[in-house]
Amino acid sequence: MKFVKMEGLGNDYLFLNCLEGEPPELPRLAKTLSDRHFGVGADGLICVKPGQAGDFTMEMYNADGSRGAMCGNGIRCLGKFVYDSGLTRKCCLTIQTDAGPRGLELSVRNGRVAEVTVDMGQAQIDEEVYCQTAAGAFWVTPVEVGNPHGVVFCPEWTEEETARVGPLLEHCPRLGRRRNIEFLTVEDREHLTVRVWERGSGVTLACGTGACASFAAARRRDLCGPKAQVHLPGGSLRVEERENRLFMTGPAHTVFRGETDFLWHSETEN
Ligand SMILES: N[C@H](CCC[C@H](N)C(=O)O)C(=O)O
Repeated sequence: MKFVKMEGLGNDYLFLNCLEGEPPELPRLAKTLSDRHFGVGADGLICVKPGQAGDFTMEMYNADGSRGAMCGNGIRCLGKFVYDSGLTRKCCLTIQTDAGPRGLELSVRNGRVAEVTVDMGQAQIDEEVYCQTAAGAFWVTPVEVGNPHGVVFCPEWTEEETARVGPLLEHCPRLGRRRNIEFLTVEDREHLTVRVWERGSGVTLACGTGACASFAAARRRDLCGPKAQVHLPGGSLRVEERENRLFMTGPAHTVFRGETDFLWHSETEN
């Protein structure tokens, strides 16, 4: 089975061309191949399928095999995947996701996609929730950008704290459902710094939907302007609000093309 390893700001995914069929047990395949020791290693798996209501369909799985409704870094990589592999020559695409259609604008340089702008739609922001955890109490702003997020405003935040507090807030019953958790430091009106604990993948170097959720939460408090750079450990994204819709722009890279003759181990082996 052929795959393409791609990444957006170090948030890395395995891409399968499923335009003419798909392997069985995708959740289990995602979990197995995402493992960084026993598999290829990735934050998850993305299947490119034919578009019913759009040019293509994105079916995304986190590293634990759970389904993700939308993936900001992943959809930018999908735009690059389909253009660079000649599956389309269009630079404006509509991609069907579990969260609905998303518009992509591809920036092409030397015949390859260098950068992608995604119409992320409108963010839904709810009232802050007070979450008490074993690591302390936090005010969390629930934000929906096609998938669920919880944004925590903090003066500064470390990777260690992300790994310690993120899973506790992910499962905080007061947040209603498992959420991706962002720890947001507002540097100024044009610069946000974000660390992410991703539902289903853990600490990642970047999260496109999380960057947009953080931007939306900062906008709601008028802590940033209509355009901002969101700085994540893996790099920066540009997020802009136009007519109440969010637009995210950032890079996408192809790391390598591979093939796996992965056969299911018998249940007795693991
Ligand atoms: N873990 C997320 C999906 C991936 C989101 C992230 N990688 C992005 O770039 O938006 C979820 O289960 O909702």
